[in-house]
Amino acid sequence: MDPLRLLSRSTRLRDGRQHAQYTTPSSGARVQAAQLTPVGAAVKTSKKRKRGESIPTPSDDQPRGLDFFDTAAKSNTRPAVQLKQEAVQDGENDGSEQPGDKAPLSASVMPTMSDDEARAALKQHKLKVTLLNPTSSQAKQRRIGKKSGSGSEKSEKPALYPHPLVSFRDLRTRFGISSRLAGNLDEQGYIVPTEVQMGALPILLDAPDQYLGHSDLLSADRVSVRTPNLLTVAPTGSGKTLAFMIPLLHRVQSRRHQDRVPIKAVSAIILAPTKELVGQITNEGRKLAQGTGINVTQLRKGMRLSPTQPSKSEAKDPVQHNVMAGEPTVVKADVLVSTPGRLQGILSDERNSSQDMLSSVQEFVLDEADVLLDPLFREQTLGVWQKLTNLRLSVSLWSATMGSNIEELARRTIKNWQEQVGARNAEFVQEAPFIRLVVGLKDSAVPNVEHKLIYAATEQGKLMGLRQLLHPASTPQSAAAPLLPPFLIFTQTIERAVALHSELLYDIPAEAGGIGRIAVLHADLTDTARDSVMTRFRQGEIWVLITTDLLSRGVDFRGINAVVNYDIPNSSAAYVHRIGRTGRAGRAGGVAVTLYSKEDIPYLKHVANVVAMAQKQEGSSSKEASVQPWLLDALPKLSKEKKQTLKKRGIESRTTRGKANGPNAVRSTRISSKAGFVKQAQNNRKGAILGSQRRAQAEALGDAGDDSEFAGFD
Ligand SMILES: Nc1ncnc2c1ncn2[C@@H]1O[C@H](COP(=O)(O)OP(=O)(O)OP(=O)(O)O)[C@@H](O)[C@H]1O
Repeated sequence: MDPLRLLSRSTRLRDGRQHAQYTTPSSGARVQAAQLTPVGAAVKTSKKRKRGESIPTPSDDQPRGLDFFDTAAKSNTRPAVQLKQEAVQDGENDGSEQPGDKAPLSASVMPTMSDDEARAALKQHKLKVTLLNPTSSQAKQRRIGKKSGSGSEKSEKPALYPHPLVSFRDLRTRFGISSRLAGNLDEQGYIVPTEVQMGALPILLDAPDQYLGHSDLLSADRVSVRTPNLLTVAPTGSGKTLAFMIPLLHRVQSRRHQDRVPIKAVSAIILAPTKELVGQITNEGRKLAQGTGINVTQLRKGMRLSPTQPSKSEAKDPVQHNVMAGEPTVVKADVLVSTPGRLQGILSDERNSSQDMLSSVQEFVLDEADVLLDPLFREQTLGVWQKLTNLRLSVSLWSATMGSNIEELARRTIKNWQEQVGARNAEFVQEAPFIRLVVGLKDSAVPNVEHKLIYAATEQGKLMGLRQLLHPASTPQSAAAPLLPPFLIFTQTIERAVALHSELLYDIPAEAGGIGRIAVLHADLTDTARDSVMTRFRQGEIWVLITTDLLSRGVDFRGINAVVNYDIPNSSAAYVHRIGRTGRAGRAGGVAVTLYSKEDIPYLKHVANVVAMAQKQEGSSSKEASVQPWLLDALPKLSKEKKQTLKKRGIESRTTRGKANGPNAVRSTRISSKAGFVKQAQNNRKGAILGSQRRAQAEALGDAGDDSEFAGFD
């Protein structure tokens, strides 16, 4: 098997080989993912199930690794979800029916689940659903229901129990998604929903009274036609993209059919923090939307939303604009995917006309929402949000980590938005439910990754440690046992990524592909160069990719075997996301190595805490654990201010500002394996050459007289 083929996101899951790779996090398989021998037959066969054969429950049918917590495997019991109905036959359809039409009952029988079973299923899969904006009467009812003394803010937020989705086939029967959309899902090889999909899809697709199900929550003011706003926190690689993409496409398609006129305006917007992630989401959307007529577009440089008015810069200098950039492309998109900066830039440029273009937007998705609402992107994200004026707008926020401050900011923004839009419109704007879905343990690392913290003492030691990881000659028993490519290496800054790249450039022997196997990706590269590196990495040409936090979020390379933190991440959330590039979709065998030097020790605790938590979740014995309790106790606790500075700037001595503070910092943070005296000799030689060039130049100009100004030593 060529493990590198798995890198391609477009690799189909259908042939079952990927499914065979999903092993349980609790299986204890501590081999590199690429070493796993695929076992078992394809999960999906083209054979139709016979009438009378029972529909498989998630535990029968589900590739094990998709259960990120795998409680079923641990307890060896059948899950509580027992579907009561008979087989659901594939509703073969010519695509003539409309989205929203349920599949005919003769062809498929809707599986049902009692409320108790739904609760048990949610519990089993560690899905916690909470209503974040209960009406005052609901909150009061909850308080009365609680014992006195427990009436804290938290307990006022009622838990909800939507009926989870146990098979993608139910999407047709239960929610009436179009046969084309269902067919595309099937074509991609998606059969069993992951936990986040199980929980989020019913919330976003069901009628609100279904998930606000129990009577104490169903009051007249809550029964709303509006889709809820949803905040989802689910592990990295757990399939959040599909969880927001399916309902989004379904609703866009339904609206198109209902209106019976082709909508030329944008219908939904997805924001993500990096160009790479935007490209990936667009790609996923397009694959799912194939044949539905829905246009999913990535917003690029030189595009504009409105066809009429010229932008400010064009109006100023139309001739130059046309010569330099040609006519800007007018976006014809139903679903627009963009970074907040790019969209906000266009919106402020086309101030008047863009307003109309966005008036039909009813879905606003923030992927990696905690970053999008972080000060770095906040202004741009909120700027876009404020431009959306459709009364039926529903917002969904997704990430593997979500601070309580971000949740609060989202809650306030939604409330303010509703008030503002309500004030502008004579029509009554009904407050939509704001629901939080948490999958598993909030803000924790995926449990199926092996974590290693390796002490390397100095910068030189780190480089040596990394070389040990690169070269198969090192002893497999050591902590720094070699890693199987492909893998990612994260550094704190672009400068350090570039330096590390040039240091390692010749480390891969020519017979193995040489310098072409190692590459660097950062924000200072051109868009074309970034695209090219991404493609080559996905195709398996590049084995080792050195990068900054640019790639730490959302990007899905399917076969990554390891992640190396050459520099310690700035926060525990950054650690969770970086190492989440491996162990995706429940894949076992991923390794996360963090190299730390003396300088990193004061900042290690946040990483050690996440690792300790992941190990606890996974149930490692203290002998196996890479973070021992004594280490946790010994590491210094970071003050709040230091935490904030670290989050903002990273370790100061590695930044340009830190280096300006003194030559010592420069020396101790330089990424180079050359000895000091070699570097000095090289510098002297460089200086001498430069000096002689200058002298020669001055002589040639004939102005090398004694009265020339002193220009300092070379
Ligand atoms: N139901 C499913 N069955 C099998 N594979 C799935 C399923 N859903 C998603 N995947 C696969 O899981 C991988 C991770 O999905 P995705 O990128 O959506 O994760 P994510 O939760 O957004 O991760 P991150 O938090 O890192 O952004 C993808 O390769 C995707 O194809």
